[in-house]
Amino acid sequence: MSEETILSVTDLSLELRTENGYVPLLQDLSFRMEKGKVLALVGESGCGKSVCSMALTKLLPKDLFRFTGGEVLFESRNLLTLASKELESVRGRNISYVFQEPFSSLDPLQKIGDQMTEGFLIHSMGSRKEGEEKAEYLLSSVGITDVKLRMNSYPHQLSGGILQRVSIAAALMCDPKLLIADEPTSALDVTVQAQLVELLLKLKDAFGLSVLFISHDFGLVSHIADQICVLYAGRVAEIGSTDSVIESPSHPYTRDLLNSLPSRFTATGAFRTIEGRVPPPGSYPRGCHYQNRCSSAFDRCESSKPNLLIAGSPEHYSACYLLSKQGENK
Ligand SMILES: Nc1ncnc2c1ncn2[C@@H]1O[C@H](COP(=O)(O)OP(=O)(O)OP(=O)(O)O)[C@@H](O)[C@H]1O
Repeated sequence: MSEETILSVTDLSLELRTENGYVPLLQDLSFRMEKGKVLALVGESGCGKSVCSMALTKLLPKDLFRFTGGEVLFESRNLLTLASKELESVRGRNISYVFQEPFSSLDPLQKIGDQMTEGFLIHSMGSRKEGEEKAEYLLSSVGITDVKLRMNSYPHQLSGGILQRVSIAAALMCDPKLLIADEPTSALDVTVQAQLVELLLKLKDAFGLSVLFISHDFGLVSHIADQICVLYAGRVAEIGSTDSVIESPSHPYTRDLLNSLPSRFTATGAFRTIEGRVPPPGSYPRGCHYQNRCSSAFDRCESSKPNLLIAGSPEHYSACYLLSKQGENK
């Protein structure tokens, strides 16, 4: 693991318990995150983005999910095999989360100030007074005014946009190195979304954070991510630098996602949606998971799953047999 790498995920595989037994959900996911950079996990709803993000620190319910392989190296320790005490000290302290719904991560019965200092005290980061001072500092860093008043407020007294700022401030209380933001702006209106994205970028630089940003919105991530990892039905379809993936998408799924962006409406104004739906776990096809929706699929796509192959520029990979077919035709 190089010094510049903060998180390295290799062949992460996970199954979901269903009425018919365990079925694959994540299959052989591999990606690497650089310190101080933003990696975006992109894909339609149901592709496995949230499950992947929660799997990284084993936040998933044990009675529903089981790991079947792979490793998650964070600062050279495999989080999947850490003792639960050690893992708890990583979670919330070194790696923290911001979720889509601020209401779901904040306790409705506890004042904001108390919630913010709780994790700080649990992780023995300092005294209560120091925790309160830090909470006030972070609340003002995320652009909240009347900080003392907000510290004494309950979540229901604040708007969605303010609450998401509070969640971000709370996530920074223990000086995390990695922030996992799961669709942090999608429950908010467009103006507030833009402000929060700007804020996240500022905080990333100010606090030296690495950010795993989860989104189904290619347009949004193209502004903020250094790297993009496109997931499709539990597998990595394509991964590479943002410029490379957006300017030279190699996987048909990435191309279809990009073509369905409103900014790429056709001249007639038609909206090019992708036909069909993401297959749920238990219904993944035997070969490439995208074959049923892919206009370029051929025989081989039905029989086996393509692995990631180099797609042009360095560090740009795509899991599509078209790449090897093109190679053969050269
Ligand atoms: N607790 C659960 N019980 C049953 N199925 C689940 C559970 N959590 C996730 N799944 C299934 O796993 C698949 C991946 O879900 P996940 O939430 O990770 O997708 P996602 O890409 O994050 O989608 P979204 O953008 O809608 O959040 C989906 O088919 C989902 O229905």
